[in-house]
Amino acid sequence: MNFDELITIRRDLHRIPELGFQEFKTQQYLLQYISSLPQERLEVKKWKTGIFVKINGVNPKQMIAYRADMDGLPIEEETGLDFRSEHEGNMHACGHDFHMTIALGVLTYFVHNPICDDLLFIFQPAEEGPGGAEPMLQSDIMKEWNPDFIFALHIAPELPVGTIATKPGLLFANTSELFIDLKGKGGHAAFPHQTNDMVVAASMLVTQLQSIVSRNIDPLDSAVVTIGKITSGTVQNIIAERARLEGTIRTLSVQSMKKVKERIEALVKGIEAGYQCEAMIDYGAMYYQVWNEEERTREFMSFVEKETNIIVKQCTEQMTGEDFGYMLKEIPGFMFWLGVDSPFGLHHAKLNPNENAIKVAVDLLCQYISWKGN
Ligand SMILES: CC(=O)N[C@@H](CCC[C@H](N)C(=O)O)C(=O)O
Repeated sequence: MNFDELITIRRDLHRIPELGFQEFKTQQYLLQYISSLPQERLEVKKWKTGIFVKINGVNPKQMIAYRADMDGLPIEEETGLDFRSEHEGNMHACGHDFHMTIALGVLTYFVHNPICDDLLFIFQPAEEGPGGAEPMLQSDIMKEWNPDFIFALHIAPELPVGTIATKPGLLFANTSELFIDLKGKGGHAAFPHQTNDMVVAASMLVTQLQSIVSRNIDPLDSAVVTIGKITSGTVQNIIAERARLEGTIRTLSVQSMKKVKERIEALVKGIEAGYQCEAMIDYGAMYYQVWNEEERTREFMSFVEKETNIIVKQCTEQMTGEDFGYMLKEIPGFMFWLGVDSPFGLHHAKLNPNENAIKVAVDLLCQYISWKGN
């Protein structure tokens, strides 16, 4: 497979971003490509909108798994690229088009150059939510194939092409989504005393939530409470009966997640009492931290340093979340950042990763897997 073909694939995938568990076109596209490869060593199984692809090794002693996530985000793309999203309101703004393309490039290489060990490629839906890794891990297919070792990458816009970064131990935070619905009493804007205004209650709650990290969490144990979306009201002269806050919680430790949630619940109770309203909290999808197994991570970092021209950096942990953490909880392995050099970061409408990073990643992974699996 040549690099131009991979670029075409990446652009095709970039045009059709789909949200979690709706990756129908994406799945179809991947299946079509995989069916064009020589089939002798391949076993392909669909799982919801995801796919498992096994390449049978020549003399297997273990199974090495590689995971790529598939879903896009509900963001209106603003890159102005020729191959920008054709799905209005959705965009591959977290690099999953890169992740899938790289997986296809590596898969293609090993179909033509089989190694001793079995390889398992996992195309996983719904990483951005509600989370595909945990149910995929519990699937009969995963239980049957039961890989011995697993790894994955994530694009890093802030790193130059030709650079990767990772670390042994904690890499990504524990996360929980957060949805809070408030219900008060609406009415005419001119008669506020006859209402319980949920715009005011929601605004107060957003402000109070900011005190959790600054006042309830040990400063040496980081946490984040972000409200990314507020919806409320209908027109400018009606007092809103309802408001909805949508956000996310991130913590480095499992204990702090519990603490943050206790504080949110206490503050929400206070808002209910103070603004005479009803509140409902829903924590949505929760992701377990990404914990890189120490030995394999160090071995990988030293392999990259000694055997390739790629610069490998030891990074610090980040407050990003990844449901790949569930896979790493059960199967030893690691995740690393791949430099893609974009001035706009992850989840930005102008994210435009440098496509040269695809070749860097495919070459690296082919080299590393050949070394591990022979
Ligand atoms: C790498 C990355 O950006 N991952 C997402 C995962 C989102 C998890 C969930 N939907 C949440 O918002 O908590 C991230 O936002 O870190």
